[in-house]
Amino acid sequence: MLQQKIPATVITGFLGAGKTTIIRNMLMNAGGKKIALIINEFGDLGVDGDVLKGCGADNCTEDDIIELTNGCICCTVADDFVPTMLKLLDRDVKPDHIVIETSGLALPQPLVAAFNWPDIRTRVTVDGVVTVVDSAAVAAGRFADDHDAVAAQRAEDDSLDHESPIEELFEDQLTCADLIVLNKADLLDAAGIAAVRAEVSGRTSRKPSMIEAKNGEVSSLVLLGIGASTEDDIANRKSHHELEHEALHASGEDHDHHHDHDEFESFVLKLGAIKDPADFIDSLKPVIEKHDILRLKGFIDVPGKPMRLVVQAVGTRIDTYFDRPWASGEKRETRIVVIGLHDWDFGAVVADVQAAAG
Ligand SMILES: Nc1nc2c(ncn2[C@@H]2O[C@H](COP(=O)(O)OP(=O)(O)OP(=O)(O)O)[C@@H](O)[C@H]2O)c(=O)[nH]1
Repeated sequence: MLQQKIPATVITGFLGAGKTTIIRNMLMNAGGKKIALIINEFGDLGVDGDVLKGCGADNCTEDDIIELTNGCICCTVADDFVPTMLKLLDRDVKPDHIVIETSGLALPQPLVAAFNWPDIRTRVTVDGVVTVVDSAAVAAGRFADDHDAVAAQRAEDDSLDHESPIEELFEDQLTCADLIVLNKADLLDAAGIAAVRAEVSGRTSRKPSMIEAKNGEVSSLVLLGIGASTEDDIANRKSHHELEHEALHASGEDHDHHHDHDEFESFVLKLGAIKDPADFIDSLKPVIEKHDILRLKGFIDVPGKPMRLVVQAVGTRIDTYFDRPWASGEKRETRIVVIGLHDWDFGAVVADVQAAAG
């Protein structure tokens, strides 16, 4: 009898778009489906996995959450993703559905292409690629604000055929989508959302369905069960890098530009206890602005509080909430991961974040 393929949903989208939030909501409303999660993060702090383990869904236990932290999943497909997937498929109790959260800097294309590997193709299919968009960031020009600077750079240097790395990645993630979720709709009015919808449509030649969401609330009926078999269509969803590679190949030119994440950098900072988190957050905002920090997240040790405080910054929008008590035997410490563009002044960023912590 032919084995039924297990559906896998790929959740992608730029840093801080709301991927983990959508998955957390989905786990609470998955209608009894047993879900296995593969989580990939840029920056080796494992915040997303920890947040999802903390949500305690019966249909997705700690055992069902697998973290891939050896860099972006698109670059470690052969070494990391494929073996992990095969191990998951060999388990005695198979999941009903697999959900993969890519890092915010990952290209989904190489990941989807891996579903055509012989050992995987016969056992799993990509149910759909869901690209989550931070609508407020789009409205604020986050993915277009380098236009003038890049045009000026290009005018000076003919060899520059790249858009800004953020813009290029944003478009690559949209190009791969079966469903685009315009998340954080709560932060915009109707006209703002309409403008975001138009901008996002204009950035992909494909026309996937697009829905709006607030606080990552998307019905699991919509999220799981798209039935796209995306791996069969991956040749029509090429990234900028793949298209460039093909163009250079066709013109007979050498091609030594590898896809990598050299444009982005992250570091983990361990800080002491923070007595006044509100003051820390206030002091952090100008630091984020000054250094154009793209994402900052982690856990804060607040003296006298039995719970740990989660901090989540996407640009200068910063959320904090207590998620769970510090476990007995767990070392109480403040640990945060900071992600930015590689040309930042690393020493100054570290010093300024430390100074904000007091
Ligand atoms: N206002 C608002 N905030 C949201 C929404 N969805 C997510 N957030 C917040 O945005 C921040 C980032 O959300 P995450 O779900 O961690 O984003 P992510 O895409 O998983 O982030 P990375 O994995 O770091 O790329 C958190 O502080 C969330 O609470 C939304 O719809 N509205």
